[in-house]
Amino acid sequence: MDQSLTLNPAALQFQRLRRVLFAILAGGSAHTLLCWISLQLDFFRGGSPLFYALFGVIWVGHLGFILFMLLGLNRRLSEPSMIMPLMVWSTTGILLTALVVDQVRLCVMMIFFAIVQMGVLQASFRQFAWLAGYCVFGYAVILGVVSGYWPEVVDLRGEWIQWGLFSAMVLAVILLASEISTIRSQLSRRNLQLADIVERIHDMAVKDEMTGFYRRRHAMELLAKACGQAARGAYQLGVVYLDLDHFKRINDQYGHRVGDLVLERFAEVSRRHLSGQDFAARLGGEEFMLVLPVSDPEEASNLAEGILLGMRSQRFKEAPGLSVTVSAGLAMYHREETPEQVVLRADRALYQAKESGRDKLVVEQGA
Ligand SMILES: Nc1nc2c(ncn2[C@@H]2O[C@H](COP(=O)(O)OP(=O)(O)OP(=O)(O)O)[C@@H](O)[C@H]2O)c(=O)[nH]1
Repeated sequence: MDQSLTLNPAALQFQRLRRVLFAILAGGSAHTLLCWISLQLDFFRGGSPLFYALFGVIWVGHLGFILFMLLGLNRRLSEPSMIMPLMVWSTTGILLTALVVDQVRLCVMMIFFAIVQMGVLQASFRQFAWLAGYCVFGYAVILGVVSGYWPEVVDLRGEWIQWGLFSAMVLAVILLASEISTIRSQLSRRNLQLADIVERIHDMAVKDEMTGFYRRRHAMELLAKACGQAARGAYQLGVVYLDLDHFKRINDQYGHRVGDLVLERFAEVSRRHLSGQDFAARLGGEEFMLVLPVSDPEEASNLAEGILLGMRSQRFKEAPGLSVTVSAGLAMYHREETPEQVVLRADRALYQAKESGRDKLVVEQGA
């Protein structure tokens, strides 16, 4: 799975930094070592002064990339992995040294394949093609410069044959790299689709389709967590049990379709009153539960009253004469009770609301 889909931003940044560090330390060191050996063998035209000046510049550039990432400045870029600038910079580094190591020029240019491998999981075909063109063209320019300024040190025919072979290998490697890159993009797309499907399946498992509220089982799990928080003193917890009044009569009189519309409208009205950590659940046909982390019982009863009031004023164009009321029972969670017990107390309060004429909220007093 494309890890950028699953990692948090800090972990993703750490992973990018690790990749760049590895590429620079491994690739940069191999390049430096190869040229240092050339220097020892007297293959490095310009000798030690040029070697130290050139690698000083190259390593300042490398460390600049690392510092840029350590400071997190790459996050502001459209491509935070900075793979293309890094590959262009590294290619420039080998082109510069290829200018001064006549006997091992091809060896130095071969480092380009390690550079390409660095971007194989990230760069596109267009980027690879651009980089390959830059490298092959740069190599040709170097041969032109060397044969112009130091004709005595080059076997021109041999150098161009090597250049031709190198170019053919670059073409093959670039095609392969872009193929891998295409497969990676397809995998990323599939993973996105898969993540979307998993999310939808999860939603279907825990949420009621009609109202979008949680189903009973998941709601009870969330309630248990909320009770734990309330027991630790994070907040007071109000549990409201609600039931639409005479819902059977609505179905009988206006039909099930209107009954469904009433349920949807109830969800809509409730949602307007819920905020923050509040959540709602559909426990059964026309039975609902609200779980309300609040600072005092009054806040919970005001919220429930608001929903009752909101439902009372609803009108339905599909059933012009219809007026819907809701009964509710509120119980505040006590530290020593279980989630089931507080729900039971809210249910008892609801029963009292029904018994005493409906369309009202009854607040359950005491445990
Ligand atoms: N339209 C519709 N009706 C449903 C749905 N789920 C349950 N019902 C109906 O809801 C009605 C519930 O009726 P009762 O439990 O008798 O309650 P009531 O008529 O609301 O009476 P009180 O609760 O005492 O006010 C039943 O007729 C169920 O068929 C649903 O998803 N859509």
